[in-house]
Amino acid sequence: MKVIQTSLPGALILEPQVFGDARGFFYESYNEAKYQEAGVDHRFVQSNVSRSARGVLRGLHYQWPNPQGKLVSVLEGEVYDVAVDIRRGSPTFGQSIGVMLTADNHRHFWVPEGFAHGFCVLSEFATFSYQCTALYDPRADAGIRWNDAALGIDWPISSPLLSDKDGKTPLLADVPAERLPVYVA
Ligand SMILES: Cc1cn([C@H]2C[C@H](O)[C@@H](COP(=O)(O)OP(=O)(O)O[C@H]3O[C@@H](C)C(=O)[C@@H](O)[C@H]3O)O2)c(=O)[nH]c1=O
Repeated sequence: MKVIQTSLPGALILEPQVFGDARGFFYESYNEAKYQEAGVDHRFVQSNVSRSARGVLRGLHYQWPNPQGKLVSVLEGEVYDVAVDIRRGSPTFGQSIGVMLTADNHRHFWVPEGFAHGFCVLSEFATFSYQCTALYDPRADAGIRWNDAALGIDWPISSPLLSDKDGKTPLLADVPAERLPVYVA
């Protein structure tokens, strides 16, 4: 497995070894020992799958309290995936990274606890798979505006299809501090 550090300490891109043969391919989508060695030393308690059409954008989402670290990948299609550090007190607060995740590059992206996360779909459809370190808690479910100018995210689409919820999310600057995750050094 190749481990690629990003500009945001803690957020990682992981490329599994892919074994191809006449039948197709095989790869380990998660291996506890290898992920621990890479620095992702967490227990995953929930797995989710979503499928979306071209132009859909889901995000930017986070949970507070009960933050979720997310190990995300794409099983069908192509997405542009984004993680934003919204941990109050973090040296990289407000900074984001974007990663292309596709069914062909098999990349996994580790989005640490306390980051907001979202993606947009660039293929006809995309099937998105992720494991979480905390259970979904609808009372703690929260979001920030996908196109908040202060975040400077260079989304590859301009007029996405959003959920009603994602059409009403606040700018990061308008979220009261106590409703943002806390940075733990
Ligand atoms: C996220 C989630 C949703 N749901 C339900 C609530 C709702 O009725 C329906 C759809 O929920 P949402 O609109 O929040 O789904 P979605 O917009 O796909 O939310 C997801 O977006 C990506 C970007 C993430 O990072 C995820 O953590 C999650 O927030 O599914 C669950 O039952 N469990 C879950 O873990």
